[in-house]
Amino acid sequence: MSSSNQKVDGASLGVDSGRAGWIHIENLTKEFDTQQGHELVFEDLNIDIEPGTFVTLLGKSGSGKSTLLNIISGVLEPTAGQVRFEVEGAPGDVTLGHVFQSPRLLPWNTLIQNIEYVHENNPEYSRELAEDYLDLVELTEHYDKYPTQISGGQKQRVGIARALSIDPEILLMDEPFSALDEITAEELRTQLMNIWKQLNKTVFFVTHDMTEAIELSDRMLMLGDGRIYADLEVPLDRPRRLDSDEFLKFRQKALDKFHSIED
Ligand SMILES: Nc1ncnc2c1ncn2[C@@H]1O[C@H](COP(=O)(O)OP(=O)(O)OP(=O)(O)O)[C@@H](O)[C@H]1O
Repeated sequence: MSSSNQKVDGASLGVDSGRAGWIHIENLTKEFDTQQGHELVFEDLNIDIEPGTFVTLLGKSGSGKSTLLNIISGVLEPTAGQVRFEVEGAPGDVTLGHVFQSPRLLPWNTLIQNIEYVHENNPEYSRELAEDYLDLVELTEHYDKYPTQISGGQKQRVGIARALSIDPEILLMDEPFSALDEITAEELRTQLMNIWKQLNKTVFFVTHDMTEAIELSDRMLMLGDGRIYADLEVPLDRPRRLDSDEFLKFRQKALDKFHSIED
């Protein structure tokens, strides 16, 4: 897979508004009621995420990353506080795109049909628009294949294309590359960076992989002990070389921070 894409850029994607969204997390608290009583996951989180930024959320297992993502996406209700969105540049409702760990493609549909499926209530949606998004993730040769005929990395690219095809101002990504082998995951990270540079999107990306977080993000949030205990800007130019001195030095600093709270 090459890392550049000449055929489609943000400006030529017919449905792409070029707008990004704010995420305002305000006084957010979540507790679950369990048989053992109330379990507090986090308390009074306050985070503002600027339009067009790439933010990663890190935390140890059980720290509440999925819970926070699920509240942002509206799947879970908070116990207190709220998440507000704002669209940059023009008023209107925000659209959220989701990329999951597993792309959840419909096996009886071709790749094009998997994109068209999410637009079935829009009579103006055309095959050409769906093709644009498969072109964006470099699946031009594979429009009419079925999910069983493509690799795991290609399936996840369809998942990304499908999420982008609804023209979201905010893209929520839940460990999207963690089930892939490292070489494929690295290809997809490079491709995601290229797409993110072409399209103006706010990305909120959950990962447990520090190297991935530093490679991709502008800002890293670390969740643990019921709070955001670290909020680090990544001070590295892009593209980032994982073996550069600056990268390795910053990684060590971030790892020290990551391990600075008790389990
Ligand atoms: N529906 C639920 N009912 C009760 N407790 C829950 C529920 N969902 C999550 N929890 C608890 O909330 C805490 C945070 O879970 P969450 O899945 O958000 O963590 P995580 O950081 O995403 O973990 P991982 O990295 O392992 O996926 C855990 O202690 C978990 O047991």
